[in-house]
Amino acid sequence: TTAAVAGNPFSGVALYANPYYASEISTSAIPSLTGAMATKAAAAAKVPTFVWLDTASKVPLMGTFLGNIRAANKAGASPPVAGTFVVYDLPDRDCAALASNGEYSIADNGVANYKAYIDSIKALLTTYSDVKTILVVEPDSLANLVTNLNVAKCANAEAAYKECVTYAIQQLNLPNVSMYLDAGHAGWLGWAANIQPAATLFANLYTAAGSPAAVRGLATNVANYNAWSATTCASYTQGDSNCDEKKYINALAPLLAAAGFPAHFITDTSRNGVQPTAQLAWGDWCNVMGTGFGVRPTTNTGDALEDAFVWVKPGGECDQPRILLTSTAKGTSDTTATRYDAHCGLADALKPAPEAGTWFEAYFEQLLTNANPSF
Ligand SMILES: O=[N+]([O-])c1ccc(O[C@@H]2O[C@H](CO)[C@@H](O[C@@H]3O[C@H](CO)[C@@H](O[C@@H]4O[C@H](CO)[C@@H](O)[C@H](O)[C@H]4O)[C@H](O)[C@H]3O)[C@H](O)[C@H]2O)cc1
Ligand SMILES: [Mg+2]
Repeated sequence: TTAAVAGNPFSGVALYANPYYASEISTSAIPSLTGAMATKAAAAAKVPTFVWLDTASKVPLMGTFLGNIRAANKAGASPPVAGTFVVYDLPDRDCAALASNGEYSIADNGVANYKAYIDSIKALLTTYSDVKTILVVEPDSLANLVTNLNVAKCANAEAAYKECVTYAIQQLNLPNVSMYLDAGHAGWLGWAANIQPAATLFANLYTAAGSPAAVRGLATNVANYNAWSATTCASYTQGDSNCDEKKYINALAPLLAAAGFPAHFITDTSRNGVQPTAQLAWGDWCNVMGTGFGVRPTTNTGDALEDAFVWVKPGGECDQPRILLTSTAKGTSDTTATRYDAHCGLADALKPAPEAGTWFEAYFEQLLTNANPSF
């Protein structure tokens, strides 16, 4: 075990293994696997992954899990167990993607609905004030405000995103909570043209919100595939000296500090086990072929800025939020689907991909087969 590092919320805790993800594996994967693959799948089910609160209807599940964690800790779990969740329900969510993916829309009372969603999360975190909880806040949201204000949906969502994220970090600023704002990844905000605007956006939002003590820093590479530390920069990173997540956070941290945001970081390693990836372009983000599970969650990062490597994206879930939609949404590779996202039909995307909200078994098996370290 590593010595407790002051302020690192991952020090001295064990992370909760998400039963929702484990049940997906036991019901959707293991029955179709035998021998070594079945054994590997069972092992993957035990790896702690973040629980995505991608609809308000998932919030009660957070209560169940916080109750489980309290019980484990009262039964003497040592080190004590901490919960890990993703806050992910902005109105007009994922604004640069080709299909709207959230349940809330700005035009339809979305900001008020979002605030009620945050209030319901706050109520649980207050009830379970004895349970340490780590939150990733709104994947893709602020990153889209850095690079995609040219997309009408993002421009129209800018004020709402800032209001909602500010509300979230102020309301969830609780003594048992640590928050990491999503900061895209090296291939998104690491570019010379993007990194200072990104630092300015994050720092301004953080300080304007009153520099909430519970905001520990930023989360990177969520639902993406980048190396933490590449031996050589992959060809597809050409032009971006920050070609991996270690370079990205070490370039970003001083810019944030200079603007009043002393940030630490976590990085999603759930799907970065194979380097370089088979991406044909660095911007290809949907169900990329050839990827594998990466380094298991740990605080042994070798970098004082990096609190932990974590599995935020539960590998095997198709690349779009898990919400019930009347029509198929991005993630499906069915070009006839009413809301098909071209990124999921690219040559480097595994096809046929299922529709929104379903388990992608072939993808899970790909990750399992290519896992590095192997199961
Ligand atoms: O050399 N140059 O001169 C030069 C000039 C300009 C350049 O432009 C940069 O090019 C980058 C691509 O290389 C772009 O990065 C991509 O941006 C997309 C959103 O627009 C992201 O997509 C999201 O991905 C999420 C998961 O990560 C999904 O959950 C989410 O649904 C999905 O929407 C991609 O990851 C991310 O890789 C930058 O914006 C862009 O500024 C680059 C070089
Ligand atoms: Mg996404």
